[in-house]
Amino acid sequence: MDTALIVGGTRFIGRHTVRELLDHEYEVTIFNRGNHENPFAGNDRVTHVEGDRNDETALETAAVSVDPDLVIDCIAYYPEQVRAATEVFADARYVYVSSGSSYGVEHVPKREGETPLEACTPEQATDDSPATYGARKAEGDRAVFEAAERGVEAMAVRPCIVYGPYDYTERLDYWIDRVLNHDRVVVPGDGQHLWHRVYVGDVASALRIVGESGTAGEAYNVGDRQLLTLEETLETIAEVAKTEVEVVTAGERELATGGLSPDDFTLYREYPHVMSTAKLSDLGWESTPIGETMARTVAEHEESDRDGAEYDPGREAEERVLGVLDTL
Ligand SMILES: NC(=O)C1=CN([C@@H]2O[C@H](COP(=O)(O)OP(=O)(O)OC[C@H]3O[C@@H](n4cnc5c(N)ncnc54)[C@H](OP(=O)(O)O)[C@@H]3O)[C@@H](O)[C@H]2O)C=CC1
Ligand SMILES: C[C@H]1O[C@H](OP(=O)(O)OP(=O)(O)OC[C@H]2O[C@@H](n3cnc4c(=O)[nH]c(N)nc43)[C@H](O)[C@@H]2O)[C@@H](O)[C@@H](O)C1=O
Repeated sequence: MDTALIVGGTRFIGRHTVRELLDHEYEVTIFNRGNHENPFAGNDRVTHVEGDRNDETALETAAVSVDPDLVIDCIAYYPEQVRAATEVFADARYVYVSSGSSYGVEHVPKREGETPLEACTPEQATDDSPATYGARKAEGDRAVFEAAERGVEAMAVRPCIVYGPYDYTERLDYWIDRVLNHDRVVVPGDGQHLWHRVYVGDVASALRIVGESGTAGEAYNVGDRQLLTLEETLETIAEVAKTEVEVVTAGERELATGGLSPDDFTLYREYPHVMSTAKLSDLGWESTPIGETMARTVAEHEESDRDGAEYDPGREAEERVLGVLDTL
């Protein structure tokens, strides 16, 4: 049986990746600080090693004691972390969880090896603000490419917006909550905007497949095969929840009547963000049908206490907009 070590593993992407690896007969070790509940406590095929990934000695101790065949690094936000991990785990196959944010140019679609990545200055590489997130993730990609040149079997996977059970970002939860609790829901713009998303289970399978058969020094995008516009997203949520929703689109001027702007809404992006997944598909990866992923996501949302309230632009403001639109 192969052994896999996951840096992270208890929250969302890592949690689903542990499940994916267990389903494919791996012996799994999760390496984290122990600040979050371990959903695999009691599972004798999952070992927990406590440590901070910024403590290189702790990472080295884990590398020696586990001697993993495969390492999946879920929690690298700084290029230095990727450099350290590719040295410590130089004998393993190593997969870095990168991001679609690595891309620095708005091509449609964004393609690996073709669409330019964000640049990253030394100052940005150690900056801790969200503004440099994409630059830091891109520099992590370059650390993977450099490690591969030294002979390390290192790869990167770039997910777009990830959704599904246990999504602590709660972005899709906001829209699910709106559809489940209101008959009429305001969507910014004309409802046709595209921001590529990916089901978390398909990110997990991508990480395993790239770990098993990806080429060292390569990056692989991962995204749902079928993209939904924001309007279609709400309609699909309603369909799987067996309810009805009236999607009311509101442009900038209409939103302004409620003191709102399009950017007040989560998962709205004016320019399309689409990633090609052809390279990953060539490795045999497949995307789960959207009806199934949304049904699983909505079912788990209903069991959870997540409501995406932090993204709520205010129902009162939304109702003012609906009122104004009714008079037109
Ligand atoms: N959500 C999205 O839409 C997207 C996410 N990504 C990437 O996905 C990754 C996040 O995945 P996520 O779902 O959080 O993964 P996990 O499910 O692995 O959860 C995060 C894990 O990391 C552990 N952790 C956090 N800090 C440290 C540390 N310093 N040392 C050791 N362990 C640590 C946490 O446990 P503990 O706190 O106990 O240590 C937890 O187990 C990031 O790399 C992000 O860039 C990329 C594109 C899209
Ligand atoms: C525009 C852009 O948008 C998307 O990019 P993404 O990767 O999903 O970015 P995100 O904001 O979702 O970050 C992912 C997680 O990561 C945490 N997070 C970030 N920065 C640090 C950070 O520095 N430290 C910690 N601890 N957490 C952080 C952050 O809180 C969140 O939980 C893709 O569509 C993508 O394709 C795209 O193009």
